[in-house]
Amino acid sequence: MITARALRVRAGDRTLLGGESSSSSAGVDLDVPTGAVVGIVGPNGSGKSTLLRTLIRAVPLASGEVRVDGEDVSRLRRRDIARRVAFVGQHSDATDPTVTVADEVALGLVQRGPLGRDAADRAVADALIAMGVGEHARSPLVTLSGGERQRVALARAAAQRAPHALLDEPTNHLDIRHRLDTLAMLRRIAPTVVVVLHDLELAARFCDHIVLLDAGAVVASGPPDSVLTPAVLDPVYGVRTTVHREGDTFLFGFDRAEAHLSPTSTPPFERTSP
Ligand SMILES: Nc1ncnc2c1ncn2[C@@H]1O[C@H](COP(=O)(O)OP(=O)(O)OP(=O)(O)O)[C@@H](O)[C@H]1O
Repeated sequence: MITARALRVRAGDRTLLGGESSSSSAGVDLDVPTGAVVGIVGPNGSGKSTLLRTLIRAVPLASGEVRVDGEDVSRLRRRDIARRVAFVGQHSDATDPTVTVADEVALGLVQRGPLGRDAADRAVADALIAMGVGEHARSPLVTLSGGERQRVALARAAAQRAPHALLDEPTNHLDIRHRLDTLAMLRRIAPTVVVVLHDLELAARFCDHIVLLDAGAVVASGPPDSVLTPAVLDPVYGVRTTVHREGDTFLFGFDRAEAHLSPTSTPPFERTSP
């Protein structure tokens, strides 16, 4: 279980998390129950990555507290945080041509303490196969495509066998089938998952609970059908949303709100410089 209370992050005189308005002055709260998949959604720059990174103390807090299974992360050593929480960020910075895919995934085993050679090899192979990149085990990581590298990063997190995983846009580089496969396998990465997603249909389908951020504040939090509604989404994204539901599947339609308000206005990206 992860709990965050009254989180506030600042950079200079700007509040990145915790909101500027008096209604959000208490900061950001987050509750991630054991066994849940919690999705964090919101527009670009709303603070999703910042929130995720505060949970592993990768971003300094101006105020507030994060606990993982009751332990205050500000009092844990880095190694102890990594034993409890696997983290997959947005960017892969692999540049060393001698590092193979298997080497990369084996880094996830470091947190687990000593394993015998056979057990370590099997753990790496299992994690790669689970993420659908088993055939690349001996390839240099730098030769893989963006989507393949993304799945290797998830395999490394799975190999870590931490009780919690934090995943920042894990479907970013993936084609639609791999998006579906990856999200269906979230619980094989860790029993409890916090995942940043832009795709609201996938968030609705795969998350038990959704947290919607806007300008560094939580504007809605709850089950998908209570958060992913036109009344909640439209003011946050500046669009007109339609939601059609078929069983567990949500289908969204979006239209730019301004287009309805001012049909003759030109979108900014179509304007030409004088
Ligand atoms: N170290 C920093 N110093 C100053 N500003 C920062 C810093 N890190 C993030 N920001 C700003 O904080 C805001 C939130 O950034 P963050 O990356 O959390 O947003 P996000 O919701 O994950 O965005 P995206 O959907 O584009 O990935 C952005 O405006 C960003 O420019």
